[in-house]
Amino acid sequence: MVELQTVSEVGDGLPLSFSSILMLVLISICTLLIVYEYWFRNLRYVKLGNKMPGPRTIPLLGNAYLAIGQSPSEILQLGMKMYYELNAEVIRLWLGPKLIVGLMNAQDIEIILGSTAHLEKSQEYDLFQPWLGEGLLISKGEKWRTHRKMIAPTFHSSILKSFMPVFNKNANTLLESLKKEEGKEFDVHDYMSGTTVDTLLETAMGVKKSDEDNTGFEYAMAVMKMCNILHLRHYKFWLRPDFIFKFTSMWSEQNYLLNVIHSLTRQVIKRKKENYYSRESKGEQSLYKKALSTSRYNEKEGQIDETSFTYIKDDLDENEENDIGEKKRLAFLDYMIEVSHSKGNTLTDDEIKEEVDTIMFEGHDTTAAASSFVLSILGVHQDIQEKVFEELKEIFQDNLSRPITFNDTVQMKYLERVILETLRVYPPVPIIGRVLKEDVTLVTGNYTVPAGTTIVIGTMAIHRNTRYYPDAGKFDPDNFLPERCQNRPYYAFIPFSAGPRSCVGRKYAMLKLKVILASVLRKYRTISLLKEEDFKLQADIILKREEGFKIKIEERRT
Ligand code: HEM
Repeated sequence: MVELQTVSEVGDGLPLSFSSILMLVLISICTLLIVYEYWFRNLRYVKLGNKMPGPRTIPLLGNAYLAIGQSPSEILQLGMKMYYELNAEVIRLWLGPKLIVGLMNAQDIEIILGSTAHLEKSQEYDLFQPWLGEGLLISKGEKWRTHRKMIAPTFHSSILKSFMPVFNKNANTLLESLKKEEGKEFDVHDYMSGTTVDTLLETAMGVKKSDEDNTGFEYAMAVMKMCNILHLRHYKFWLRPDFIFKFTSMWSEQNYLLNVIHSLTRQVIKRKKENYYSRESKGEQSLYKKALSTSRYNEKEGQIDETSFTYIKDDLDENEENDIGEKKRLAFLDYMIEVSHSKGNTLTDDEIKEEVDTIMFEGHDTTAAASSFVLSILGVHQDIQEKVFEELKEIFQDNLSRPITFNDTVQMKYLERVILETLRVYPPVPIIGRVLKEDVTLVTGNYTVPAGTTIVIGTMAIHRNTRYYPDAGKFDPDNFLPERCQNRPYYAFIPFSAGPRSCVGRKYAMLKLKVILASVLRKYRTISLLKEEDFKLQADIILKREEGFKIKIEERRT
């Protein structure tokens, strides 16, 4: 009779049972794992990484097990808990064999963000590729450098000032649509998103929107859902490889959302190009040449003091590339299209689309979150909201509904401090990632972080570091009084990142935030039914409140 269990014979001809083979395989695997673990732990990269404090690791997975079964808000809580428990300004994590180092000290952050040697984004940004292509946020090397030089000046103060009428118009449209929510509890983020997209379209993109057009809201919702998918893939790391992701339902959802998003950007570029060709066929002077001969800003109140535009020390002003003098005064998309048609230029249609997608994303979701956080937090701190209102009354006197001028925004000093404090406690971009191309020695612990490491800069963690903000948990706009700012390292406040790869749109964002918030707050009082400690934060690509930005609004009777 044939013995079923016998599948092989070795050496002296002794038969091996199936269980023996299984045992042999298991022993071989264990031996291999032990050898691998021994080899891995003795790599220079790993030895250097393990010198830094961090949570307990397990073989193969490292700390990746911490993410299993966690929701986005739990991930954020876990990260902050780890930060407080380890009480360290440098924390290392192992995602399998991948070393991730989190920095919470301003001097260490300056070493990374302040240098031109560490400009490359971490691998996590690659997931944006199907959406943003190689736009400014994720591009590398020479492409990033030339595009940054081209794009940064299109957000110069002189151009931003010309956007004031559009900011005002869209703020009024927002007030109109908020009327139906008076007295009810509602999610203000929906409104902020739609308005922000529409404003971007009419300013940076320079396209007119018809009244019945609902593209802003539809686009904003698609972006929000796309961010949820990308974020899920960030921390559910097993979904990162495309060959696995393609087998999930999220793959078809992503394709649908990308179609909504890209349809809008394609439509915007098409309309701009038609405009360009129509001007050309009529023999009109190019916008670029026109801009050289005229000043775009023509506010009644006369000369503007350029220096008053700087709300805080700002490295955009220090970058030579932004110092465009009186030249090149064109808004973003006008300039990109003019450049693509000028002689010797190699800006392709695809490249324009990537940059439009990037500006539309970076420019809307961040600003919508920031304004929603301000309105929520002021709903909690009524005393601070009253001070904002007092300042607005002083500026607008007996006409609280007149259009806001650029000079008015310069006088909104207290509102500005409220916005900055909100960006400190609730930074819309909670994490910035870079990959090291060379070893770096940190100030903290004199640790050497090896090349290849992913650096994670937790803006929220540095903004809540008691070394820089002694009462870090307290919402206090006076943290941004000039004397307090002077006593703090520049890199301790980085909502817009900092250094050569910082946000190109920060001045746009601050100006737009002031106009939109002043418009809402001079008309309405906002009320939050939740206390600040009950806000559940959700670590997304952009920081959000898990329960939505729920507030009530009441019209002010003055
Ligand atoms: C409150 C509003 C905003 C916040 C908090 C913010 C924050 C940031 C941060 C932290 C970065 C660096 C991201 C990283 O390295 O991962 C960044 C980059 C960028 N932001 Fe903003 N941003 C805001 C508004 C805007 C606006 C309004 C625009 C354009 C209209 C814009 C355009 C960009 C672009 C193009 C980049 C990539 C720059 C580069 O890599 O060279 N942002 N932003």
